[in-house]
Amino acid sequence: MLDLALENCSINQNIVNIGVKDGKIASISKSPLKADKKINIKGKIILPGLIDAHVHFREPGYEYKEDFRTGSMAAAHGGFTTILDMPNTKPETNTAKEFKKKIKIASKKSIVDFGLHASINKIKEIEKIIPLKPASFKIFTEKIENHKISLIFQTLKGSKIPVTFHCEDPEIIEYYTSQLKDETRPEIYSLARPSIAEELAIAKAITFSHHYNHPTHICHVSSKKALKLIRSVRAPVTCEITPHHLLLRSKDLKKWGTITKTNPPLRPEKEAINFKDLKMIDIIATDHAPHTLQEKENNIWDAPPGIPNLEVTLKLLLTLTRKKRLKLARIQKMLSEKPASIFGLKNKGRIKIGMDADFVVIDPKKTGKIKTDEFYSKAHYTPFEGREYIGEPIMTILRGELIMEYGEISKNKGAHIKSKYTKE
Ligand SMILES: NC(=O)N[C@@H](CC(=O)O)C(=O)O
Ligand SMILES: [Zn+2]
Ligand SMILES: [Zn+2]
Repeated sequence: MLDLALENCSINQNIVNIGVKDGKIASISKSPLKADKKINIKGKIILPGLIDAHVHFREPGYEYKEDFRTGSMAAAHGGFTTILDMPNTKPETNTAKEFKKKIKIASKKSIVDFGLHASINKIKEIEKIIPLKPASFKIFTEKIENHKISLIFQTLKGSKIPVTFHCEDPEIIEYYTSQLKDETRPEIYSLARPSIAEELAIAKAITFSHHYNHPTHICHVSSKKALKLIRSVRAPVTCEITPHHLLLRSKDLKKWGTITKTNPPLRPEKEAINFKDLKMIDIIATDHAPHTLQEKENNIWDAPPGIPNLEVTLKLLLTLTRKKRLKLARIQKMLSEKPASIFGLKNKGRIKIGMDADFVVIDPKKTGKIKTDEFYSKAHYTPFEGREYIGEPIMTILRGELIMEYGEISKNKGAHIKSKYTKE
């Protein structure tokens, strides 16, 4: 007997019933299924559970901003069933000891499945972290010398674990920031970290990827020129865009102030990435980067960069599908299929027999306005506040268990998802 049957699902223009057993997709059939629990999906949209390759749940060390419990509840609320957490915690996730500690914390507190990106301080730690199957090794180009990046790539030879980059050139940022230091208008932040700083750092990342022929992923690409640069070379490079770099512009810094401060910064319309450029981008990732409202309301130079997005991203994208700016199939590809393949999440990202029974059920007609008082995240602010949306995730199902239903979150237990990309 099946544990769960999702009935009347519209998958690739067919109406089918999806059978779930022991957390896996056991059958997809046109005939009725016998199951302990049945959910009728008629009139709704069902997608593979979304995967967010780029979140900051701030634990350990910055739990006052977010933690694995609140961050993962926000993920479930937004239709995400798997997240990949970033290593810029305190202490950083750059040793096998810290990596194991974070697995323990997340295994206790996360209600969605999780993978972890690692960062690197001592090169010799890489060999100890690889067996723990990290989603990637993360490099901030602002903080590391070139020779050290080459040692990281050399050490990763023979492994397919990607290197992910935050690409901004520190010398350019330092110069333009020094020229603008007396400015207080938030919108100058885009000038302090100009697109050329990102392009220059991307050129470096691509060179390493090409030279070592190693899979490399560029985080939060913010400008069209940066994107064209990535696509102009033959190298195993993938990239991501955030909802804010797709939908907001540097003028929103003027309107929303430091709430929209993020690295890399929002770009002016003439430099920014538009919907038609999405075909050049592999995935959408939220870069969910919560801070306290008090921290964010500081001046443009002292407010921390980062925007929380887990609970608004799917609503914003669904609304774009209604406005014919985006196809649902692209959402599925950029938020489920591709993140799973880039980061080696073996049983995730597709509705196919044998895969984890991870789904998001959407009511395409449900309308509303983005309201931060409904957020599970500790960060109750967003530059999308008040924006009207059409289409809302109403159920999130993780390995056959309902973890969100009409905005209510259940206390479920997420599992550590290990990358399949270890030694070849
Ligand atoms: N994106 C941001 O502006 N901030 C991120 C760090 C990062 O992803 O660069 C954060 O951790 O707050
Ligand atoms: Zn970053
Ligand atoms: Zn980030």
